[in-house]
Amino acid sequence: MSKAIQLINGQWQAGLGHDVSSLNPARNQVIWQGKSASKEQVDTAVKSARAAFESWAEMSLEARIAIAEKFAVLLGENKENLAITIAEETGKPLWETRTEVGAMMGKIAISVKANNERTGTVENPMPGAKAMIRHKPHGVVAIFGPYNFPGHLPNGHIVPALIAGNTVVFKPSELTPKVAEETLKLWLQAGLPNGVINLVQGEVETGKALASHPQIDGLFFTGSSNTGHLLHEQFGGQPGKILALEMGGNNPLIVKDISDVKAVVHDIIQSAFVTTGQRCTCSRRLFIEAGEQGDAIIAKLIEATKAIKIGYFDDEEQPFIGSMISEKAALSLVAAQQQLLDLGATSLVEMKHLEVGTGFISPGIIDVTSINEMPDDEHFGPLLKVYRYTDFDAAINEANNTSFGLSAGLLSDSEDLYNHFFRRIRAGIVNWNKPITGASSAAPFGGIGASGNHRASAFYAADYCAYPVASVEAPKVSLPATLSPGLSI
Ligand SMILES: NC(=O)C1=CN([C@@H]2O[C@H](COP(=O)(O)OP(=O)(O)OC[C@H]3O[C@@H](n4cnc5c(N)ncnc54)[C@H](O)[C@@H]3O)[C@@H](O)[C@H]2O)C=CC1
Ligand SMILES: O=C(O)CCC(=O)N[C@@H](CCC(=O)O)C(=O)O
Repeated sequence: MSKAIQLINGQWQAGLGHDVSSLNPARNQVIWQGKSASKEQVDTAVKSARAAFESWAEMSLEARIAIAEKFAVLLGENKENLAITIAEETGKPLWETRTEVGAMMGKIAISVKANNERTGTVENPMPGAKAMIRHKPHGVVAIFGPYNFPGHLPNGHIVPALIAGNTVVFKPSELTPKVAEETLKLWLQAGLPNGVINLVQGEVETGKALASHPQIDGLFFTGSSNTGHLLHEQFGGQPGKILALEMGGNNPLIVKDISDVKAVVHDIIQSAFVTTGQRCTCSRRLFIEAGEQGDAIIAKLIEATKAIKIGYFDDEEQPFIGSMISEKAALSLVAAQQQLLDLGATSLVEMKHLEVGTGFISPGIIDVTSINEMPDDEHFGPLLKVYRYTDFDAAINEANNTSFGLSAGLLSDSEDLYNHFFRRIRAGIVNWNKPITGASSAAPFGGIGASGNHRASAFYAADYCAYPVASVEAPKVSLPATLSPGLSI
């Protein structure tokens, strides 16, 4: 009997599709397996969410929040277990996955605040009536998550969606199913009624069955730009459905006129290599001025990059980074490095796949200044492309020369330069003298261009979880003091 890995209408059941499994990518060990959800099971999950919708939406906001708050308490009680599961399944070190569970816990209070501030109830008096603004949930929403933050990022859609009164069918990344299973067990323990959240596990075909289901009212997606574009095409001609896309980036970081080389190198490393480069906000392109100061920054960056500690998630002396999500991902990064070398780039620190059968890879830095036709690809791993520039405006133009627009940053002691940079750069997250990773849940989070579809998440997730309803309301029907011309009643 296959393991019960699908959650449909509050019941754990075995999948009726094909075999699926999850690997610990650092030790190449299977840590979870079962069978994917069949198309029929996806259909039943959507119908269960539909059946649960009315009573969930009609429950008071306070009652829904109480369940979310109980979930936050349970996350706290199970913090270490969940942090270990995330670390095992992704390869990320424990120091980081503990932070991820912390962010999941913090999401509840922030989502309650956002729900109130952005989609709350407003009453405006008017003669003989009142003008009301309220918000209603969409209905059944499909939620798709990526593997890099398998707890925090789906949670960033799930928590606001549930608080707003939607019911959910969640399709996690096929690379991180175990984290999803453990998280949903906590939601059930928190008292979520049957059918309010459903989990369908599987690969692309499970995703397609869910995304194309006629009875979903919306889809909230965090993942790659390619998949996001496919979903956008698929949703074409359905203006009645809400689609929120959080996608990748090809994020620039420019350095100019700084006094503290070590601090600059710290912020570059934190921007480019944290999570083994697997954050959508990671800096992929680094602009360093030609000349002595730039040379000194590059020299220190090379030295510090070579010294980065890489290791297992549970090493007693914690590494800065762990394995990538899979050997396949690591090999694709090495291939991308080779492609750039073939185009004429120069390696400054060679990125190397460290151990056959695992996702271990060392960070790489590559000077691409001499490449004329640069591919505008997101390299989702620890590969940093360096551009040496002579003119600041030309560097900003090149930074904007991408279809993406997620995050961007300037490291500079000059506020005037920052003001200039801020005006000209095109991105949804723009930082000054801080790493461009590590975005706050208390701010909007989203990008422009190929990075998103103008439905920012994090604090603004409330906006796509509910639709506004404007009402003019009076306690009884009354004749106006003055009738419109031409009327006699
Ligand atoms: N902007 C943001 O907030 C963030 C964006 N990302 C991006 O996510 C990517 C890494 O995550 P991945 O898991 O590789 O993304 P992915 O796009 O491969 O997968 C995301 C989800 O979509 C599903 N899926 C894939 N193809 C599908 C299809 N044709 N139809 C329906 N569902 C499908 C997957 O099974 C998974 O659940 C990177 O590009 C990264 O930049 C990651 C984190 C945050
Ligand atoms: O969604 C939120 O609450 C804030 C966004 C966030 O946590 N971003 C993180 C990770 C996103 C990623 O890069 O995958 C970050 O900016 O580092």
